[in-house]
Amino acid sequence: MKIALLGYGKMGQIIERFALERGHEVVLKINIDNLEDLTTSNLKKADVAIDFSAPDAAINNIYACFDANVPVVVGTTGWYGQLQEVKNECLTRNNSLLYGSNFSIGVNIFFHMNKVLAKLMNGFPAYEVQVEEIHHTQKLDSPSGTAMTIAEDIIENLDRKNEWVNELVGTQFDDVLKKEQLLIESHRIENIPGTHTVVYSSEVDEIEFKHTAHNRSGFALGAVVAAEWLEKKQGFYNIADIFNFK
Ligand SMILES: NC(=O)C1=CN([C@@H]2O[C@H](COP(=O)(O)OP(=O)(O)OC[C@H]3O[C@@H](n4cnc5c(N)ncnc54)[C@H](OP(=O)(O)O)[C@@H]3O)[C@@H](O)[C@H]2O)C=CC1
Ligand SMILES: O=C(O)C1=N[C@H](C(=O)O)C[C@H](O)C1
Repeated sequence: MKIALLGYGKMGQIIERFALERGHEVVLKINIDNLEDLTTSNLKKADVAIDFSAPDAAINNIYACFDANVPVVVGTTGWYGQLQEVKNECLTRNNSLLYGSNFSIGVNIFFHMNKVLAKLMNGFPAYEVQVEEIHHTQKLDSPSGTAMTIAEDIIENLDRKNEWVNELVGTQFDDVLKKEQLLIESHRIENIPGTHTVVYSSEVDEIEFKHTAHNRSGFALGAVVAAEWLEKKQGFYNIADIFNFK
């Protein structure tokens, strides 16, 4: 498979390593300093594109792939406010896109179990729930895309919560939480690849459900596997469509 890498930073470089190991070829690498190479004719040389760029770059990169009719896997987070618009465009134009806030197997197992746990906790109203995420200090978006997925899955399954709010620890936070609001607490600490915890806490005890990424390899391998899965498909997909846990 010929791959275009849109974004060649921390993730793009590890994705390249896994892609080569799995017998693929990287035919295009786009970064901030060669954006002029992001042309339809260059993209058409690829069977699939993988975008791990920046929140304010993802939409433009996605539409460039649609123009070239190249399937695109999007790992970049921080653009989900425009998800519906991108989905409509993808389906209207018969393009292919797969996105995911987290491509690691471990986190996708975590996503599934988080929904099961949230449903169970409907029967235990004494527990308050909170989501915490910790990432490296270069991270541009807050909360993390993964924390947003976790929070939205809790809201869908736990009747006593109906919206999330985010506190980036170390910045001003004056909100008084309403009982139906779910707090996502974001921490930025040097060199942390990504840690997510759901905490259910009562007066008498606490349940912690936690995923810790030891490095970025799980995200990168997952992105290459997602590209292999998407290559010959048409439509708008989420990483959950690959795992399809019941
Ligand atoms: N879904 C998942 O599993 C995961 C998602 N991510 C997400 O992936 C994204 C990238 O993460 P990461 O690699 O750590 O970030 P980096 O900052 O290390 O890399 C991003 C790269 O994209 C480049 N870039 C900036 N603008 C553009 C553009 N318009 N077109 C192409 N490239 C561009 C940057 O260039 P320059 O350095 O010159 O600014 C940089 O090299 C983030 O949104 C992050 O949240 C990360 C890990 C896992
Ligand atoms: O920016 C990162 O590094 C990561 N971003 C993703 C997110 O926002 O959830 C996934 C992972 O946690 C690493």
